[in-house]
Amino acid sequence: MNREQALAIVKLNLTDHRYTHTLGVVDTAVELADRFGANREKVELAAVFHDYAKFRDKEEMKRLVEEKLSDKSCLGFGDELLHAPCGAYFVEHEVGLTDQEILNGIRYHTTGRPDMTLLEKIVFLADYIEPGRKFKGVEDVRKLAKKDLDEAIIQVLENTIAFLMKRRQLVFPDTLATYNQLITNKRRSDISE
Ligand SMILES: Nc1ncnc2c1ncn2[C@@H]1O[C@H](COP(=O)(O)OP(=O)(O)O)[C@@H](O)[C@H]1O
Repeated sequence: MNREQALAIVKLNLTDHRYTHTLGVVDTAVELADRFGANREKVELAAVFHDYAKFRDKEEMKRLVEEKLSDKSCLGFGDELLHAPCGAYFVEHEVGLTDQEILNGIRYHTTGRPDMTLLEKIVFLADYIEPGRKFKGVEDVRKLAKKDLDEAIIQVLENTIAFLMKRRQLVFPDTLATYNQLITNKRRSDISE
């Protein structure tokens, strides 16, 4: 499947605003793929489909997680997390993409996870820094993304966790685990330098 075919499918499932966001994520993700040496075609498809399930019925998605997904950990952390794992499922079963690397890029784009692959990191970061994003701190992350992928992701995680905590919202445990892992790796590499 090429970019145009994928975009045509996605467009039918999104609002204009979300579709514009998606185009921003695709451009940003491809740029990051070239910068950090990831597979351009796979990154591009994961970016195109990352929000495929954004507007699906929440109750339908909860049922899907309960009945079909082996990982049920997103239940109980707010409805906003559902679209990522459910999106991966729908993209596999409705669109027919079976590449697990691409599906994992969709699955983990909101929360991150420890041991993210390069593709997963790129989609996660591109979702945060695409040109349509205006939130406080995004410019600092864009600068970090020019040179160090992990540093940029640590900053996204710090911002997101602080944002959620300020509002007394739940923080998905794997997001904290991702932060802890990247900080630990960074300390190790600082010591060995
Ligand atoms: N790691 C997380 N743990 C818990 N909730 C989260 C996490 N990340 C995001 N959320 C919740 O999901 C909402 C939407 O997140 P996201 O899909 O990244 O945003 P957007 O709709 O801007 O693409 C956030 O506003 C927040 O309420």
